[in-house]
Amino acid sequence: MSERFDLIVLGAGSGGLSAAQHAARLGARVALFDPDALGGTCVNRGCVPKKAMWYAAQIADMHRLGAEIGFESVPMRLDWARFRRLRDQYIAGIRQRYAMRLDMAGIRVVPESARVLANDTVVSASGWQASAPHIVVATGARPRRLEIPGFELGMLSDDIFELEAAPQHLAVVGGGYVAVEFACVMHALGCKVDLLVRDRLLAGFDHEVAEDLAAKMQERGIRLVRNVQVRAARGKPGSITLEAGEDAVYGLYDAVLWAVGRVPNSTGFGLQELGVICNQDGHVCVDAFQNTHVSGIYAVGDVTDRKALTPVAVAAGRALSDRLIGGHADAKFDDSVIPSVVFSEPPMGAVGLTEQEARARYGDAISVHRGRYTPLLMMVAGRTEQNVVKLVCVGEDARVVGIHVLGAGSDELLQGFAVALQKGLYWRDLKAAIAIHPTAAEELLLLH
Ligand SMILES: Cc1cc2nc3c(=O)[nH]c(=O)nc-3n(C[C@H](O)[C@H](O)[C@H](O)COP(=O)(O)OP(=O)(O)OC[C@H]3O[C@@H](n4cnc5c(N)ncnc54)[C@H](O)[C@@H]3O)c2cc1C
Ligand SMILES: NC(=O)c1ccc[n+]([C@@H]2O[C@H](COP(=O)([O-])OP(=O)(O)OC[C@H]3O[C@@H](n4cnc5c(N)ncnc54)[C@H](O)[C@@H]3O)[C@@H](O)[C@H]2O)c1
Repeated sequence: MSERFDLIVLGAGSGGLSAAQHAARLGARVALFDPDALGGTCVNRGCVPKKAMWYAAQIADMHRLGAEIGFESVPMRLDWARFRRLRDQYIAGIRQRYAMRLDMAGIRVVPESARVLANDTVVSASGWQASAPHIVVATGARPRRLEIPGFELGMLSDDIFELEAAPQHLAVVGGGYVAVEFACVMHALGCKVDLLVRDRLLAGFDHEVAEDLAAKMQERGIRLVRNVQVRAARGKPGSITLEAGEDAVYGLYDAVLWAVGRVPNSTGFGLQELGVICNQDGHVCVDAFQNTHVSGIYAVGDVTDRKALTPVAVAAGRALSDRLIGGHADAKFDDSVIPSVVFSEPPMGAVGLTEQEARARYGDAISVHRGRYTPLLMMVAGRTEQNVVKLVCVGEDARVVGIHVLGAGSDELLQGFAVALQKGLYWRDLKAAIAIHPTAAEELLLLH
């Protein structure tokens, strides 16, 4: 016998929580399965602890700048254990609030993994069965492991949050979001960092702006090594070398972070047996409405091939519940404009098309407007470091199709511009707007 619900959700991360809570708000009886901590990757092993570390890194950097503009200070050392305790307390609080809200919403939380038996039935690890007309798969992704000797000597992004102290010399392998963010954060917190990149750094971003970020990271002291295919790690924990190519050896490192992408959690719990189709990377294939190939089974978040970002998972979960429970037959979320920020040092943000994408799509009809400026505080400190703003426009009337920003403040300033771009923004609108002075954001209004 199985207990009946209106909606069953596998995974209590960003996407699963969003689908479950919205469905409950709309009156559905919901069962939510997850063997791990509420909040999934973002809260426990992703955005939240990472952002806390990024703030610590910002403070360390500001402290160095403070000394340059006249603050009398002694070198400031982070009490890593205290910081970690405060960060983890904050995260425990988020989990507690989630538990309370789920309870108040009447959602049945089952702290076990689930296996899908049929398109309306799941069973928990301990054998409890639940059924519903709709099953939402929101099982996320995990860090990719490489089949190379000595891989186990290094850490994955999940492990970096468990560090008891900053390593002295860290190698980061990879060139995506996770690699760049941790290379910058750990460097600002006092580690010597080598970043070993196989392909292009931040390949999905505007090439010119990503190269500017690469230059800034190197100016700050991160050693960036390109075209490296690591084929083995040797040594023992705390004393590791990396072998690459024919005969190159890098190290000695006391820690290595593998940041070589993520793998969707789509196998081992019954999906393939029912006919759910995945692409060659293992992502569950869904249409614009999050339908899989099997009726009654849907997928949202990192387990699909949509952009692996928390707000995307949240928007997909909410739209799906609007459709399945709220009765809005055509509810889907608009993924045409997705802003994102790399929490590097300095941060880099983008919304819309890169110059390369716009050129491929619109050819010579595009125009590019870029500006470089030294922020006021840097000028006062006598630094020459420049921030970058870049607009990619299309057509005679210069409709803005891409905005790219690099420099302090980029993380916060982009959101409003992203809304404007989504609604339809022209370069003339920016030129006609009254700036807020002196800010980093005004630089986007002052481009010639
Ligand atoms: C280091 C790092 C930093 C990041 N920083 C950012 C950021 O700054 N901004 C941003 O937007 N995004 C960021 N992301 C990406 C973001 O965390 C993910 O896009 C988001 O968490 C995806 O949510 P999800 O619900 O799809 O999956 P997850 O949050 O991964 O949740 C999936 C859940 O499913 C559970 N599960 C798995 N299998 C089963 C099963 N069979 N039965 C039941 N439950 C199961 C898992 O235990 C897990 O809790 C970051 C990611 C990482 C790794
Ligand atoms: N600030 C944010 O919003 C944020 C932060 C972290 C992660 N994320 C999300 O999580 C996703 C995953 O991030 P990620 O950095 O793990 O993946 P990614 O896909 O961004 O980057 C993976 C990197 O690993 C490299 N790589 C892959 N296989 C390799 C190999 N065998 N050897 C050497 N290098 C290899 C790739 O060339 C790439 O540079 C991101 O795409 C992003 O959507 C977002």
